[in-house]
Amino acid sequence: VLFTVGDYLAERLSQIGIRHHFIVPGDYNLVLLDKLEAHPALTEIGCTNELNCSLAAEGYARACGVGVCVVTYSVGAFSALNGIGSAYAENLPVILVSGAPNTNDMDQHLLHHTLGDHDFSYQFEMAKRVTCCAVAIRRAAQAPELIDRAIRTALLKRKPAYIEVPTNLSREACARPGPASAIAEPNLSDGPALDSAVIAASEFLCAKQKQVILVGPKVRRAGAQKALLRLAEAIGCAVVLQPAAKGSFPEDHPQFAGIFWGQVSTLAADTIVNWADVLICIGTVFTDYSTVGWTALPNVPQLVADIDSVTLAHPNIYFSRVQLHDFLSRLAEAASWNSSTMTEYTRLRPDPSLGHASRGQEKLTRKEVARQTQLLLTPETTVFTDTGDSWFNGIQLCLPRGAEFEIEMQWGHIGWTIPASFGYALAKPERRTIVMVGDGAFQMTAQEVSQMVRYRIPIIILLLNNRGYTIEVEIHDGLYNRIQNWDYALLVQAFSSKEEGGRALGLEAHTAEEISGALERAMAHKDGPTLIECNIHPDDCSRELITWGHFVAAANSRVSAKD
Ligand SMILES: C/C(NCc1cnc(C)nc1N)=C(/S)[C@H](O)COP(=O)(O)OP(=O)(O)O
Ligand SMILES: [Mg+2]
Repeated sequence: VLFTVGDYLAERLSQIGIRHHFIVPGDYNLVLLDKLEAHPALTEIGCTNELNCSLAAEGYARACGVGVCVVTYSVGAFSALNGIGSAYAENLPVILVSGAPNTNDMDQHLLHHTLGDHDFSYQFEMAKRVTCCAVAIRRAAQAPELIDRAIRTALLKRKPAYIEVPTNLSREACARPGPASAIAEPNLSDGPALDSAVIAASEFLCAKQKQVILVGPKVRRAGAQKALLRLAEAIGCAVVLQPAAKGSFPEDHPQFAGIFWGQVSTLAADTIVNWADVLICIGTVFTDYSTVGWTALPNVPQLVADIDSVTLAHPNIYFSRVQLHDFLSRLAEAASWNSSTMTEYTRLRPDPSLGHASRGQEKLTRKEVARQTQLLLTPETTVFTDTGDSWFNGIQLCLPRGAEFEIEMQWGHIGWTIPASFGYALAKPERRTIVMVGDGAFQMTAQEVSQMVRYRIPIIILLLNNRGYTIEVEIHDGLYNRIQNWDYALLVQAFSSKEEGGRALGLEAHTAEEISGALERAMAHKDGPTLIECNIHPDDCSRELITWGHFVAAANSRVSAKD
């Protein structure tokens, strides 16, 4: 049997651990889809549109390190580029594969699914801008080198890559691939750089009295959670997390000192950060959102350990090609014990208020939803929180050891949780995935609930219906923040069809009693998704959101420097 370009791509994807590929078919990619489907290790997962397809691949990459979405030219790829933007912003290697016109038509004919002229280079140019490597195959013979280059670069940089496959090349003969190590081997630390970074860092820290570790979202991307734990336990200091890093350090650990988010921090994390005389920043990202409109930019000397570099404050030195995992492990051996910030934190740690239960018939509140969600959490739970007040509700949850937490704070595409949790849950079926999403966000990507029905994925969707774009209301209100209200429970039931079987459970909750009953039914519903519409008052939002929204709006409206 002929080994083809499509077979080469299928084999390489399976070699890097892909077991599901997310697709939307189109006449430019059908033969390629045949080749991928023919591979014994790959299962094709159809999506309802290419935005959801790319976001599902992004969620899949959170679960197993890499994801792939396969779409048709232009009409498909343009929507998928939004999910690729998320993968780029969130440091996730997602491979975007797009079918393309027949090479015999290029510069010759006018074709469908193009801009209507003879120039077919625009998509490749666009893809180059939002990936770390973009390749367009024009001859079968060059396919192995181009496919390997795109996949290897994506894995090394933890950024998305683009592979364009003209419709006539998928079936053309191609060499077979060599061993997987050629594209999957991680890059190593430079020996001398690692040694001197560890020596300089431990000397720098020895001169400090009050050390705090601040964990950022890139720790997880670098697979350095275990090394982080070793370093934290070698020093004995307080450990605080940025909001987008929630879940990267166990919250039942005695050294966990809360989520550091300026004045909307949890558990007085900001107090111990303000008390420190050095911040050990590990995989941190400081943006307007994570610094509450720049009001919470730390101003103590920092030791910054990034995915593959270390920067010291005094003396001001930058060490490149030092892998985070290696650096943290080696620093854990060299660092000396200094638990002064933990001693101080124990004095000022607030008692975690479990919050009082509402009485049964009381109107449902955001706090009651959060309180009852907390009761559901187990070591097997993964919580997805969407952009909106759900961020603030999610950040307040106390994660039991083993529970995971996914958030998309850098890209912030509302509705991301629906396709992303679908992709994630396919890769981790043994976990129970719970989504916290707002009504506005849900309206962006609601169709993907039908794929949760189709593939029998028991995701629990807590839809906080506060009648509109409340985050935007708090940042800057106007008529544009109002949306059409849907009958959300009824909508998801429409995704089930009589003949195919499988069904989504759609429930409404207006009181504390109704949501507790709905959650019980949701936990028991195992062969499909459950959506619970939690009706809360339009002004029932967290005080953290109001504070945060106020300062982000102020940052957005700064007059231009030259005025
Ligand atoms: C419209 C927008 N952001 C702008 C925006 C617009 N379009 C996309 C794709 N992503 C975005 N973040 C945001 S945060 C809404 O308040 C979300 O509303 P909802 O899901 O209902 O949540 P809250 O009510 O808790 O805010
Ligand atoms: Mg809302």
